[in-house]
Amino acid sequence: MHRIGAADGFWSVRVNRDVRIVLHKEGDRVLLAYVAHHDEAYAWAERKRLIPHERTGAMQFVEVPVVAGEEEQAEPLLDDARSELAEKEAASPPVARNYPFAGLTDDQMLDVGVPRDWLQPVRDTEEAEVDALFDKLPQEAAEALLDHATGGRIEDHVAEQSDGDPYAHPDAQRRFRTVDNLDELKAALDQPFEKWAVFLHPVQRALVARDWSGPARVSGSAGTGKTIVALHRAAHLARAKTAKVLLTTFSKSLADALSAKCGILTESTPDLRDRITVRALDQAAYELYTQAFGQPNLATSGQIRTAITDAQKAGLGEGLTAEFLFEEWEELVDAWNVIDADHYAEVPRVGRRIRLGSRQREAAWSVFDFVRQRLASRGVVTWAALYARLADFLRDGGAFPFTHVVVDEAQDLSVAQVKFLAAVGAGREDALFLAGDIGQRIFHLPFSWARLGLDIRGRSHCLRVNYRTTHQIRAAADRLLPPAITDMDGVEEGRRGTVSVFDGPVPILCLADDDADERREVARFLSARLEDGVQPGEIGVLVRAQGQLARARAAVLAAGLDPRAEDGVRIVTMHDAKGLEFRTVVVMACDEDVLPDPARLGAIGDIGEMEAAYETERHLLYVACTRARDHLLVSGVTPGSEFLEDMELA
Ligand SMILES: Nc1ncnc2c1ncn2[C@@H]1O[C@H](COP(=O)(O)OP(=O)(O)OP(=O)(O)O)[C@@H](O)[C@H]1O
Repeated sequence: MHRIGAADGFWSVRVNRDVRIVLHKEGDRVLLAYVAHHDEAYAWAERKRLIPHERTGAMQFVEVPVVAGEEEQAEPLLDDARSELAEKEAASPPVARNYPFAGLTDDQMLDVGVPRDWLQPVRDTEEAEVDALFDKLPQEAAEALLDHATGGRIEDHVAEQSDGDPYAHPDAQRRFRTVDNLDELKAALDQPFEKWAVFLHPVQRALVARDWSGPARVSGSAGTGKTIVALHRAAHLARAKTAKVLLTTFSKSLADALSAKCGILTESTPDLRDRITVRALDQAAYELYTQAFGQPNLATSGQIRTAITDAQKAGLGEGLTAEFLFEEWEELVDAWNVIDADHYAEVPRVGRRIRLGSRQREAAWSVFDFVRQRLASRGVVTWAALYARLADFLRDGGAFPFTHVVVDEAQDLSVAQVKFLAAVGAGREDALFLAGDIGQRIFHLPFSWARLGLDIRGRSHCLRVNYRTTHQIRAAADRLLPPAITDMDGVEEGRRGTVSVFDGPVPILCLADDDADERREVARFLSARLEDGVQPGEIGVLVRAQGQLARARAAVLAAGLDPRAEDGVRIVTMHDAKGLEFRTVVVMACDEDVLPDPARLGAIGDIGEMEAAYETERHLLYVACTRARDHLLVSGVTPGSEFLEDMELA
């Protein structure tokens, strides 16, 4: 161990010829502060101090700012050169400079954790230098300043002030973990890297640990850590010995991914893991139904379509298309469990703005009645009917095997699922916690949760720090959506003010002359990323639908990779990309006649519904682009999807 020159309290520990660990020692407290190659480790420590912030009380590494003139001393300019430069500067026309923080007071900055030494350097920072500034400041201060610079309110970021243990402050907990004894240290070192990789943001931590007075929802745009919060929430709830937590989401593949992450999070606490059940919601409901009523015989959509055509053949539903009737059944009649003609006349037609006249309604209802009778005579139930029966069962006091339910990707829950969850949460304050982003709703038309009895109003919180995606990719993807989206219950999810924690290259748009040209361009892009050191398994190529998968495979092949390799490039549809993340993403085949999907829009005869479908297609592109961490290429054949223009890509 060597004391590091002028740096107060820092020591260097030699690992091998090249690598050094930087420790900070103070009394009997030892802090493992940094690991790097020799010179970099020394340079890091020489400019750092470890001190609690004077106002917030959070322990911080504070970089010593470069004082004016210091840089010049390092590379002194000759007097002649200096005066020449001064002359040139005087001759050139003045450039309007923008100092985004010039108007901030000391108090405003101290409140959000800006170290005192940095108050003036922050004010003196020009807009173009802002990114470099953030690398030097503690994260809480950088986030607050960035929000201010992009139109947000710095007051929204005022940090907790505490004079207790500076390492216990929520902002300090983003970067430090206190270990009290050797056993704990050993246990921590045995943890996989992924577990170390997540230190919760204070806002995330507060959401995880809070006692709620009813169903609660955490929202936030893609990559803001909603899944992480859901996972930690499940683990937090499972600490109680009597808890039985259902951690769930809408699809089997997402549930499998959650299960793997939950395994990592609870690896050292197997008793917590035992108290958490991870299941797709359909599967959990199926099991519950089987227990309560015996195994259900589920109707397929083929059976429904056949019943509709048979009804039409029997002369019912005059003037209405089979496609309209099927969608009406799926989105409305079955979803809302409409059982008679009166109920049908009253049910809210959100997203389906075709106003049916009374004769048309009667004609439609005769078909649905036919379908219902057919299903009943065959002893089959639809998913919606299964959920509805379970909801009634719970409302009537039926036993539910879980004390808490945590739902991820809640924006894609169906009407029937929400109704069921409302019954789960009814009368039990802390039973339901949901995570989701309505900007990523891709499977259903919007509807009101409150109307179904699931009321999260006043208990909805939005995360605003993006950990997945670079500023550049996030900003481009955000342009696809409005700055705020309000759900059907009037709860607004603001997307403005979200900040990314790192930078990267601007995303690229490639509009090719034809398929072959696109393939070549995508292959070239992929080859360049591979040369940069990106592994094939870190790349995702995403397309709108099954029909474009072949184009994606061909491009991957052209880049010299095996499109079918198990641990190779993932080639999936945008729908299947939900919940995934990759270092490099290519969103391919964004052609004019692919996105929005003309087959989907063609089946719609009504303006209102068309708008909702357009919105969903937009969401798909947003979901696809926000799977990228570092690099994004969006490609298609010219003129390209109409949505691409909104992204304003180069
Ligand atoms: N506090 C944090 N510190 C560091 N990394 C974090 C933190 N919270 C989340 N992450 C990381 O950010 C990435 C995105 O997190 P997560 O998948 O939970 O976001 P999400 O909001 O659910 O995204 P999406 O809406 O796209 O599904 C993950 O790699 C996760 O590990």
